[in-house]
Amino acid sequence: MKIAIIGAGAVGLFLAASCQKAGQSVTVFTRTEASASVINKEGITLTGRMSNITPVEAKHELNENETFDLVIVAVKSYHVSNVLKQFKLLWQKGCSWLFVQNGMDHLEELTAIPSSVYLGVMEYGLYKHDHRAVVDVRGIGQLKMAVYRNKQVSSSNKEVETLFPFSNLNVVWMDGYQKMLEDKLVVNVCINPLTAILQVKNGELRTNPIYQKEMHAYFIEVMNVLERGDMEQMWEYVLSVCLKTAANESSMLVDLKRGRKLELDAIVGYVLKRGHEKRIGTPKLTNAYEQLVGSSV
Ligand SMILES: NC(=O)C1=CN([C@@H]2O[C@H](COP(=O)(O)OP(=O)(O)OC[C@H]3O[C@@H](n4cnc5c(N)ncnc54)[C@H](OP(=O)(O)O)[C@@H]3O)[C@@H](O)[C@H]2O)C=CC1
Ligand SMILES: CC(C)(CO)C(=O)C(=O)O
Repeated sequence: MKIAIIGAGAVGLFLAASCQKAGQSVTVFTRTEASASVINKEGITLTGRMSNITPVEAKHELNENETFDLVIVAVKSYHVSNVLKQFKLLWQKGCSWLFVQNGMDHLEELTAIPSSVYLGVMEYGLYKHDHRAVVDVRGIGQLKMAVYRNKQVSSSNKEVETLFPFSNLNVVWMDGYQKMLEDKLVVNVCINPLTAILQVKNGELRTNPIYQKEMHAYFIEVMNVLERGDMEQMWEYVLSVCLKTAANESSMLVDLKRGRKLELDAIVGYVLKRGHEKRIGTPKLTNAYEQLVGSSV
């Protein structure tokens, strides 16, 4: 199976190494020539909870005649729109697409793709070292997957599963994408902005009672806006992700430290917008948004 992975960040490199190790033919598309050359020279190194070096092909540009069975888009949500334009050549070639972004903002962009589209949520804690193709696997959770739109003859999950070479990851197929993404949104609203504001690892939100109380206040607001009743179950879920990714710095904290744009609109901004439409107050999240928006480039 030929797989294109767009984005050589923490998630893209991790998935590229995992697919290549599972015996697939992987090409990683990078934003710069320099990143492609590092991967071609050094391969992808996983450290921490997984440890291996995998040779993977990387390119900076798509060749007109190339085609793939599966295209995995592993860029930040605010880059999805650009990537879709840049890789439009692949739209009509019948490739299946998998998007693994946090947040809910990118969904509208996906309606234009004429072939099958799948969504994934990563509950792994992954940290990419700057300027190197090295990813520290700091937390192992699940990779949840769901069908967004299926153009295959059958949409049975069993058949769809065979499309994805992730036998070495903990993949769980979900019945619907909406709840899957919303559940992850709750997790990211609780973990990402607070770890960025406090500059702490995910695990500290669980072990420090003062931080946990603050996180619970964020949790109540997002659950109210999403009109979710499964409070106990979801709070357990949030705490379980804090535990599984305890040693990780959230992607928002990493971006903040590196002076990169934060995925603030896709995560907190989305909840503020829904809250505003429904006239449901979100004072804590509004305050978090305002604190962080100033630090976002
Ligand atoms: N890291 C984690 O632990 C987790 C992350 N996620 C989510 O996964 C998604 C990806 O996150 P993550 O891997 O951490 O992000 P990173 O910022 O580490 O990686 C994104 C990569 O995409 C590249 N990119 C941007 N635009 C293009 C383009 N047009 N063509 C090719 N490459 C491009 C960037 O290049 P450049 O660096 O050159 O700008 C960067 O290397 C996010 O939505 C995140 O929220 C979900 C769960 C866990
Ligand atoms: C799962 C978690 C919270 C891991 O840090 C994440 O999604 C992120 O950092 O964006």
